[in-house]
Amino acid sequence: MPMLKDPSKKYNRFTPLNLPNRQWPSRTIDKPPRWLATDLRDGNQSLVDPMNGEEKWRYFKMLVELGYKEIEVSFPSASQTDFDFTRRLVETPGVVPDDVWLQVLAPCREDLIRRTVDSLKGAKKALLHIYLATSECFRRVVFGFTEEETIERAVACAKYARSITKDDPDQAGTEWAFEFSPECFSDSSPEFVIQVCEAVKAAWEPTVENPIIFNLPATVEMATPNVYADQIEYFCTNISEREKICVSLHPHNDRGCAVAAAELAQMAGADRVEGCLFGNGERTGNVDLVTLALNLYTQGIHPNIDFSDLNRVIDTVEVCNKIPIHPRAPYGGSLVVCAFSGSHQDAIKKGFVNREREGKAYEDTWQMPYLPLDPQDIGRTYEAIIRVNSQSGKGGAAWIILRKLELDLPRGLQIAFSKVVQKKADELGRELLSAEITDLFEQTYFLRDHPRFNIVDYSISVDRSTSPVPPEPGKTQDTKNLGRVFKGVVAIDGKEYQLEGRGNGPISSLANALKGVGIDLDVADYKEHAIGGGREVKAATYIECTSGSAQKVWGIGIHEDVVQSSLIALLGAASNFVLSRPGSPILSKHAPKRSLDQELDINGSGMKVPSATNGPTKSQDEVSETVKVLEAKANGM
Ligand SMILES: CC(=O)SCCNC(=O)CCNC(=O)[C@H](O)C(C)(C)COP(=O)(O)OP(=O)(O)OC[C@H]1O[C@@H](n2cnc3c(N)ncnc32)[C@H](O)[C@@H]1OP(=O)(O)O
Ligand SMILES: CC(C)C(=O)C(=O)O
Ligand SMILES: [Mg+2]
Repeated sequence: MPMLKDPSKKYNRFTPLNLPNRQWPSRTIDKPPRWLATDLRDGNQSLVDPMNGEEKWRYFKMLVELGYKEIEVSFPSASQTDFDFTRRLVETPGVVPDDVWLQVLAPCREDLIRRTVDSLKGAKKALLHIYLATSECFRRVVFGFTEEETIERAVACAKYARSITKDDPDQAGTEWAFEFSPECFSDSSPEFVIQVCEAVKAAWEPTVENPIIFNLPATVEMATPNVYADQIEYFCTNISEREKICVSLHPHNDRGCAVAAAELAQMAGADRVEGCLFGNGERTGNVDLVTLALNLYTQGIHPNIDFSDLNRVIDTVEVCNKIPIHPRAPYGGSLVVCAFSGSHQDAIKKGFVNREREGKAYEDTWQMPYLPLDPQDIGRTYEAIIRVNSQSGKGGAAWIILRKLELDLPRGLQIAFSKVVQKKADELGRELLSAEITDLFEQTYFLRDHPRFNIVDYSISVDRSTSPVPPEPGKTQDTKNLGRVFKGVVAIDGKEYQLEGRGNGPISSLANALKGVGIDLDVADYKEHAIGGGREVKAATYIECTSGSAQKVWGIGIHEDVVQSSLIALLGAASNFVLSRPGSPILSKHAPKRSLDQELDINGSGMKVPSATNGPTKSQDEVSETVKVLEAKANGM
């Protein structure tokens, strides 16, 4: 096994800034920054296969639709593709809205700046961005520059840029803005960065109306985010003419803290953030603009970017970048608004039920266990939230049944059905799709397949024999408290039988009718609710029955008529009662359905045999009794 080597000599610790009077820790973010989307430049330069013109075109249009007003569209001196794409944007009427700035990047080299400016000729709003590294490492290793030489180069390029843009009469039709990035800002001496930026500012001569942008990149993220915030606060408080400056952030994500760095640095005084959607960009990426925007949104601050159809954004980003969005990416990942685990599902389900009970509307305060954002706000459906596998409890499957079938299962039925779901998920060793769960439910409770016991025809009448006193002559009898008589035809495994029973109400009279044929069930739990509304309204009835053996079974009835729905539920319970005995082909959709006689004829000999381990079960006895009674009736005995 290789051992991780001692890093103490090889790697230097970052040096935190001594900023005893720092203000940012007690500030909050209360407005969105100016956003700059650099997907088409920093994002694009990091791709295995950079975008072609068509892909850039599609991406650009999406950024505009989302609401970005500053878009870094290219590095025009790098390739003909980038140059041509920039020209196409400038030359195609209507594609760049009047309030959108086209930003382009060039290094501090006059020939490349010239080409870059040429690419934007005729643009309405053009933002020229140049960069030069200020860190000791880059000056020494890459350029061989002293500090003075760095300042000289930066100033020369700013002056040159000025001469061919805002000072050039030929460019009068274009509103020019200017951005300078001291590359590797976060690894540079803060005092030196101020020196360079003061010199560049003097060369460009910004105004309050048209400020210069100083973009302060963590080109490589090398320290904790608080250090970046300190560096930004230092810059903001030490640069002169702050009102003529827009302080911009450009965090990379090498240590995985780019979002935190961007947020703390806004608290430290920055005005603008550069990044890419879903954090694409060099190495571990630029700061993720989706996360930053939706972090604001979940604090009640509109980011001025519209992510209400995030799936569409994901589609475009994935196609153009040719990189999938990670399933756990904040907000956008396919799994981030899903809960598989039982206790999470339970809490979310309760959260939604509470919300409904309290009559909360879509726009009312959001407070939901485990869900910081209402999935609907980014175009996700509630169905996607709860997904069921072997880690799930009763709440998950119940939620899916509620959303898909509008059935609000009683707690006992949730527990019973959850066992069925658990077994199936364990058997398959994978997630059950919501369609599979509803199928399983419909099979288990005979909502699509016919139950063993089926009502064909029936009447419920008042049982006048239960009246303690006969009605007074000439007066109508109050039948409210009298018993009921069930008379009807019940098909058992397709064969029709006449049944009759008496009881306190329709359910108990049918239960007694069933008792007459050997099915002895007591109703232990009953719940009903309406499904739908208006003329389409139906009743859903849930009945839990016990038998003398304490075996519990559920039946469900759905019908326009509430009485019939409860009778169907009771017969469903009777069917499950028969099926639930050991050895029955319970829940197996494709298993051949056996007749009641076959239920008894387990060994095919025509003789009832006791179960090998438990002896004869109550249900076997009762089925036996049922068949005896039915056969006697059929034989006219
Ligand atoms: C942190 C960032 O994201 S910075 C942006 C990086 N993006 C890109 O580089 C994408 C586009 N780049 C390119 O197409 C090319 O690198 C070009 C056109 C800029 C330059 O190409 P080439 O002239 O062939 O140079 P090459 O790429 O080999 O090396 C870079 C050169 O630029 C120099 N350079 C690097 N940064 C800068 C800068 N900010 N200003 C001026 N020169 C710079 C290097 O020192 C090196 O110079 P050298 O050739 O004298 O040693
Ligand atoms: C060009 C600059 C702004 C850059 O991309 C970086 O430093 O990361
Ligand atoms: Mg960058």
